[in-house]
Amino acid sequence: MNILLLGYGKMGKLIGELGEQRGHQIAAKISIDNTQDLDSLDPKSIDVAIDFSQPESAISNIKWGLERGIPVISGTTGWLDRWDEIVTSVEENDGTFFYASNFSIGVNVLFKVNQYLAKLMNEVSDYSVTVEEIHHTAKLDAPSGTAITIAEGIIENMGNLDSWILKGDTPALENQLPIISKRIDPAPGTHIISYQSKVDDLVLSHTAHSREGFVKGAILVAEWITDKKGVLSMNDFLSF
Ligand SMILES: NC(=O)C1=CN([C@@H]2O[C@H](COP(=O)(O)OP(=O)(O)OC[C@H]3O[C@@H](n4cnc5c(N)ncnc54)[C@H](OP(=O)(O)O)[C@@H]3O)[C@@H](O)[C@H]2O)C=CC1
Ligand SMILES: O=C(O)C1=N[C@H](C(=O)O)C[C@H](O)C1
Repeated sequence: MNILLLGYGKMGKLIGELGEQRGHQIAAKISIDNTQDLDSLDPKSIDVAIDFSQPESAISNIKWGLERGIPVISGTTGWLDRWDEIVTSVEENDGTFFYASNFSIGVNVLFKVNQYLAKLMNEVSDYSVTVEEIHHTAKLDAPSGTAITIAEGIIENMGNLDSWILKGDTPALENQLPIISKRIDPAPGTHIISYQSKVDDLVLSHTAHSREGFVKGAILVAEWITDKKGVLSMNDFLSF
């Protein structure tokens, strides 16, 4: 496969390395310094574009691919307030778009267990719930995209919560789920869901030991997606 890397930072570089190890070619490596190189590419020669860039650049990267008939996979976080624009672009271009806030298989299992646990905890009283995420200090967005997905999985299953709040100076209201964001090097990504009562704590967590799980997940999705259409997610890929 011929892969276009939109974003060539920590993730883009590792995806390029693993992609080549698996016999794929890298059509181009686009970072903030060489976005103009996109103009010289022949879209027909690109099988898939993988976007791990930055919140401000993800939208234009994704649209660039969709408008040229290239399937686009994005793992960039922090831009989902503009999700509808991308869905419209997929529809207008009869395109293919895959998004995951986290490409690690382990985290996607955690997402499912998190939803089930929230459903059970909704039936019992006296527990308060918090989500904590720990990442390296170069991370631009907070809370992490993964923490937001976890929070949404809790909120949709717990009757007493209707939104999340990034824990800071403003205390959480009763209907708000607090998310604690910590930035500590070199943490590749830790997510902790804690239910606490006076008598006990119930904790669910996932710790990435490196970026390998995210990278492998993104490459496997790239190999899977070429004959698919529409807006797709890890639920489609894993058949969950
Ligand atoms: N879904 C998942 O599983 C995961 C998601 N992520 C997310 O992926 C994103 C990237 O993470 P990471 O690689 O660690 O970040 P980095 O900061 O290491 O890399 C981001 C890259 O994007 C480039 N970039 C900036 N603007 C543009 C643009 N207009 N077009 C193309 N590229 C651009 C930067 O270029 P330059 O180097 O020139 O500044 C840089 O190379 C983040 O949003 C992060 O949260 C990360 C890990 C896993
Ligand atoms: O920026 C990162 O590094 C990561 N970002 C994703 C997120 O925001 O959830 C996924 C992973 O945790 C690493």
